[in-house]
Amino acid sequence: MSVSKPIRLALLGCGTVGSEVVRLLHRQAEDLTARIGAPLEVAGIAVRRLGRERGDLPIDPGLFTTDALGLVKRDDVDVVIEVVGGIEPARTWLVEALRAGKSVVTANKALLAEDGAALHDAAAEGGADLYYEASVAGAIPLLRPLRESLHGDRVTRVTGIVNGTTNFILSSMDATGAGFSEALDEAGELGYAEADPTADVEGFDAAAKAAILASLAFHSRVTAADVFREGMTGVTAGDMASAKEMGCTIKLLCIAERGPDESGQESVSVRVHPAMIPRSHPLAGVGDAFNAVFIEADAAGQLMFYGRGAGGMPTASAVLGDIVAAARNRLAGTRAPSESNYAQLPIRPIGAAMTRYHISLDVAERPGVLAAVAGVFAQHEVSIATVRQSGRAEDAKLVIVTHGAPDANLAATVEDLGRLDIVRSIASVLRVEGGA
Ligand SMILES: NC(=O)c1ccc[n+]([C@@H]2O[C@H](COP(=O)([O-])OP(=O)(O)OC[C@H]3O[C@@H](n4cnc5c(N)ncnc54)[C@H](O)[C@@H]3O)[C@@H](O)[C@H]2O)c1
Ligand SMILES: N[C@@H](CCO)C(=O)O
Ligand code: NA
Repeated sequence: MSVSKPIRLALLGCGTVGSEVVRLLHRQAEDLTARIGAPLEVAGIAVRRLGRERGDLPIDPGLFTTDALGLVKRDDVDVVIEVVGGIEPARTWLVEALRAGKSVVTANKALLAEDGAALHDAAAEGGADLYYEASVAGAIPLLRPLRESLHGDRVTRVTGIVNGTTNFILSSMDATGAGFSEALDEAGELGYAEADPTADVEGFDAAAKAAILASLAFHSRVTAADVFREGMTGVTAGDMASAKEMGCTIKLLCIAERGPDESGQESVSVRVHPAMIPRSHPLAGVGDAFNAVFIEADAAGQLMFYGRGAGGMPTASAVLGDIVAAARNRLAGTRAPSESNYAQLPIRPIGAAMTRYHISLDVAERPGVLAAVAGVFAQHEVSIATVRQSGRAEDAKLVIVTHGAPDANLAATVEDLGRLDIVRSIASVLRVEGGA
């Protein structure tokens, strides 16, 4: 076997993911050399603070530096791996690297969703590789299939669970009735949560991933700002109990679809929100911090991707795969496929998305209540699928599940229901997916 000179790596960040990248590089060194045809060599590791105890890492401590930009600019660096996160200074480092023709591997979904254009443009300018498999659904090979394998097909819908932390919390709430904050603390300890877990529970992380998936699936630039986002902090134990009564559970879903809008114009709708799904739905069985993504395409039909979407080691697996790809390309003098954004489809607002609602109302129990409530649905052209009444007098409750309707009509229905004097309170409103 002939082995070329080493491919030199700059690692930016040595936290949950970064430290596992170091361990994997060490553990797999021989196999990686054989697979690539050249050894991988760490040129430096940028950290926020020197002197932190990192004795357990199999790496020369002299490689640590606090000067990330200086490391990126070094002539002896071929591949820059960014596992710090956030918009700045990560964007400055990566644009600098790409413009200089260095390959970039990043797990930074926040940056890709906020300003992926800056990175893709810099990659095109520098003729450099930009890989980001770890940014969506951790270890699951998902972006490469979208970026390469499915390029001969027409993808119409991507649906999935793409945030491990919130899936861990919702699965715990469903299985054991665990409290929200208790489950969130555990997700943090297991290395699933973002540095600021608000990004997870408020749906920002899933929305960033939805934007990346939609961009790749529909050959259009979709940013985080284009994604309708609703987090899961409002999901209560009562909602979960209500879902269980109906043979359902609640998941935080990401849904990206393409299709004609009201005027027939092909457009894209991307949303992230909690939804009730039947227990028979394949996504209902996705527990713990696992992720799962369905892709529907004209010729391929339905594809499902499942695996560990969060955690240091699974994420490092995706980072390593990208490093190998970038290193091979450098040796072969070639590049990965660049961004494909020719379609430039307009974004359809949430109001135009067809959704279904599960609405739970506390009502006064007297004659005419059902007729008054049904009247509001009819007024907004929303068809009711099922109605259940429980309790009596002060405890009377109506649970209504609708058929599909434009989300704007459903939202207006809820608003008008709140104005009825026989409705004492709207106990919960959840979207429903998958035929519940
Ligand atoms: N943890 C996961 O499961 C997971 C999965 C997929 C993607 N990601 C993404 O990977 C990236 C890293 O996530 P993480 O979980 O390892 O986070 P982390 O907070 O554990 O690690 C980030 C590290 O970057 C360091 N850092 C901050 N500013 C720096 C600077 N200026 N220079 C050098 N180092 C600096 C921090 O000290 C920290 O050690 C993020 O973009 C995250 O969204 C994480
Ligand atoms: N915080 C993210 C990490 C993986 O991207 C999650 O929980 O899914
Ligand atoms: Na992935």
